[in-house]
Amino acid sequence: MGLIWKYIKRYKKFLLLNIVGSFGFIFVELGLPTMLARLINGAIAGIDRDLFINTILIMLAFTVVGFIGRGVVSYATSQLTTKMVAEMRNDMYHVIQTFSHEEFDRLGVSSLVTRVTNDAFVLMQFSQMILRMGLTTVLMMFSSFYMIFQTSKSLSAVLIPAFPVLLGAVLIIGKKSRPLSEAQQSNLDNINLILREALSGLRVIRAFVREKFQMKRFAIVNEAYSTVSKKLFYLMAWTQPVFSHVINWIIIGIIWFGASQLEAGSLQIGNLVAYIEYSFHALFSFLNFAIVFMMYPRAAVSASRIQEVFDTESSISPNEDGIVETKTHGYLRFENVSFSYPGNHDTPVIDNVSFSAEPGQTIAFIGSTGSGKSTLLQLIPRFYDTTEGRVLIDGHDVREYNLEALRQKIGYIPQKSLLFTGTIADNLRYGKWDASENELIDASDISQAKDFILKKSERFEEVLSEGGSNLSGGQKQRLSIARAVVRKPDIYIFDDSFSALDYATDVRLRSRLKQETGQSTVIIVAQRVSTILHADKIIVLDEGKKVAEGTHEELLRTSQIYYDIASSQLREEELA
Ligand SMILES: Nc1ncnc2c1ncn2[C@@H]1O[C@H](COP(=O)(O)OP(=O)(O)OP(=O)(O)O)[C@@H](O)[C@H]1O
Repeated sequence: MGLIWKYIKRYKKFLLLNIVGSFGFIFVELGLPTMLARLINGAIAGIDRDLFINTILIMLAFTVVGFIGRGVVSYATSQLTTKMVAEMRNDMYHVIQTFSHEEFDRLGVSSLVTRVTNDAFVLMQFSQMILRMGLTTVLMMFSSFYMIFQTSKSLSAVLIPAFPVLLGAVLIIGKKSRPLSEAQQSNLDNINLILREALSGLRVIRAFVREKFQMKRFAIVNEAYSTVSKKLFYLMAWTQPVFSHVINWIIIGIIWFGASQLEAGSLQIGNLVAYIEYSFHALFSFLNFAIVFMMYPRAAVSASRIQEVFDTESSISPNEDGIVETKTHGYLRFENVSFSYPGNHDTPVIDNVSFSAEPGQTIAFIGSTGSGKSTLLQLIPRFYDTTEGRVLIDGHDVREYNLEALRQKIGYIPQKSLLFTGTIADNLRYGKWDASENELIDASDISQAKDFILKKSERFEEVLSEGGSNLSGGQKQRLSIARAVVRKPDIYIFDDSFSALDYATDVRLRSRLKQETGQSTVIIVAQRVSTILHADKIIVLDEGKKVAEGTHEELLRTSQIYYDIASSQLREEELA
């Protein structure tokens, strides 16, 4: 619960308000029975009119103070818990943003979503319970015990033995509910995972008529969640009636023994009434304490899942004090680079690759699918770090750079175009947040996106739906190219980013890009040989190894793999 306390203590003002309100409330709740006893023993029994009116007035004042105390507790609690969870979510978002792909692979995107949404919500509910009931409950319990002993020690012999029994029951329930809570949260992760997959892959599911299969997958994880939840809720649901039942038995016992003491004249009727009130308070405070205690394992599970996010250090350090400025711009070198994905150290995906590129040059990578082309590109902006060897930009190892400054040098166009909810202009400004309208027009003109943007009714202010789903594949690709162009980076990385374009657009776009990227370094991965034909250098990858390097003409003569790829795509005369 250190996590909750860490956040709660940031709001000392509201915490103090909560404590003051709780004290006020307790004072009133226990003051009222005392006044009641005075009323019954003195005012009603002795028909003392003045005492009667005074006591009634004091009781009214107590009621008002109690009402204000409750109000203050509720206000402070709502303020504190909502602010605390909002801040916790922001902090988690901030930490998650620093994760490298390795941490995303390990924790899982769906699980991260559940942690930020549901787990944080569980902590908010639990903190509300603690702040609303926790303090008042403990204060009430101790104060009630004090009043109980003050009023009648002999009657307490009936009450006290019940507490160890109740406490034992609470501990057993708490122990049983922890594994159920853990299973419940991990089943919720699974629901999220299946749902995300099903919704994002809706078209494929429909095209292959796999709705029933997906429905079954969903039903299985949903059933697993509800089975565990049922067990947990049964456990919780039985607690309250059983406790209330035990409490009623105790009260009946108190009345039984109290009546005989009344008869013997050793107890006054008003004191017996107050005693029963105090006992109710003590027992129900204990019941509330039990409820908070039983919620604890669930909250502890959520807290540990959130804490795991905070404790996860990104394997890619942001290196805030790293290099920001360089003398040159766009020099790229791979020195004996090898890379294996985390957990797969025996099988390098990139195996001892070296090459260099200079400003103004276009370097292209080609190779069969799975040969490691995209992986190699991801080492440049440090989505992953090399396992062996170095990647150098402008003479410095990429790990020496301030991560933000390093990525500012790069315009990355991913294989799968990714756009965000918002306008076209918003999306382009991901490349350069303060880009002027003219810069956006220029970039979209170069990337051959201007024409279709201008045909939209709102032009650059046209709103894109989630993932840009209201655009065609080629339009999305052109926008993601424009987003990189607007940045005017030192190094462009095109990861098979022309695949969705028709031949004519591809040619126009590359010719405009050639003018634009004049002094930048361009790294291209392409499946189409025609896209990389004029590259200054083409590197052929095979199973992560560099097997050939040269111009198109040179490779046609020296590399069988390249010749095979080229001959499957080009006409005879182009191969000559
Ligand atoms: N996140 C990952 N974790 C583990 N292995 C991965 C991961 N991403 C890719 N791989 C593996 O690395 C190898 C190279 O993949 P990569 O995507 O770099 O190939 P590629 O040459 O770009 O292929 P394509 O032309 O099909 O895009 C493949 O065997 C792939 O299964």
